[in-house]
Amino acid sequence: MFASTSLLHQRVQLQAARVPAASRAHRRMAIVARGSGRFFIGGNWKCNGTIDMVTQLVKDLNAGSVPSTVEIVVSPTFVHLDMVKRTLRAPFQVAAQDCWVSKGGAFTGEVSAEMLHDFGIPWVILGHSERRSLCREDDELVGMKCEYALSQGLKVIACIGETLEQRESGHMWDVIDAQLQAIANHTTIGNWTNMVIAYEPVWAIGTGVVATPEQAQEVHAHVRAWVAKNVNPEVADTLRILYGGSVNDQNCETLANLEDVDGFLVGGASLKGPSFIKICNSEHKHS
Ligand SMILES: O=C[C@H](O)COP(=O)(O)O
Repeated sequence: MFASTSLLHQRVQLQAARVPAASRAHRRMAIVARGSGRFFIGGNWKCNGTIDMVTQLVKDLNAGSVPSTVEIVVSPTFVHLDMVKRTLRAPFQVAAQDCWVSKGGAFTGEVSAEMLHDFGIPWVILGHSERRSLCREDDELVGMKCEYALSQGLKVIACIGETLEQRESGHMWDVIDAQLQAIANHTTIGNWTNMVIAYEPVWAIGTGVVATPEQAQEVHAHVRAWVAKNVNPEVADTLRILYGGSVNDQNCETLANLEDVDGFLVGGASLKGPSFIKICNSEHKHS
């Protein structure tokens, strides 16, 4: 089900109007020209999985048919990461769900970016709202993590998003802008091609309440306009902005068709092979 429609935020419209946006088709051609998939699907398995369950999930994914134009990255727990990397076929890639903020050393329980790189793990999710809220990761720490992971050759899925309280109290844009600013402060212009931004409204994560197409498009357009204004217009044109929050095989096609939605970060539905494969095919139907 979709959440109730909100009014479009005037500031977003004004900002978006000021920045000449490339059309979706043009943007996607530019993304493909630089060698990336034009649409991006992430599967965040969170703290789930037994050996048997992960083995079956990998089997289901390997049996699925996915378009070559879509970049697909699944993110198992650290203990399952190497097993999944070794058994999952191309084009599926893998991501870690987090990493340490600097070079490894005396940091009990942590896994460093250089270790992930050494294991051939190409991607890492950083700043997920569960880490922000449960592990008290603030904007600055997330920015620093992005900087270090990128410096070690990892590609980053950087997560942003507001809570329901922040949205309803009118602080949503300040929250999102601060999250983006912290990431931008720690990222060189050249490194933005190694990063995707995942917009995940906290109130939509794991709740079954997905953002309406209007809500998702509104924030995605805002993020692109913010990056165009505060980072670089070319970076904004080819930045892949993912939506996350209760995406499933029923609502994915509507969301995939939105102008500024360049993919998804999927939680619960990524644990079901056939559903996830359907989501991987959601954009293809519109091309
Ligand atoms: O990283 C994924 C998001 O937290 C979304 O999770 P969900 O699809 O279970 O709502």
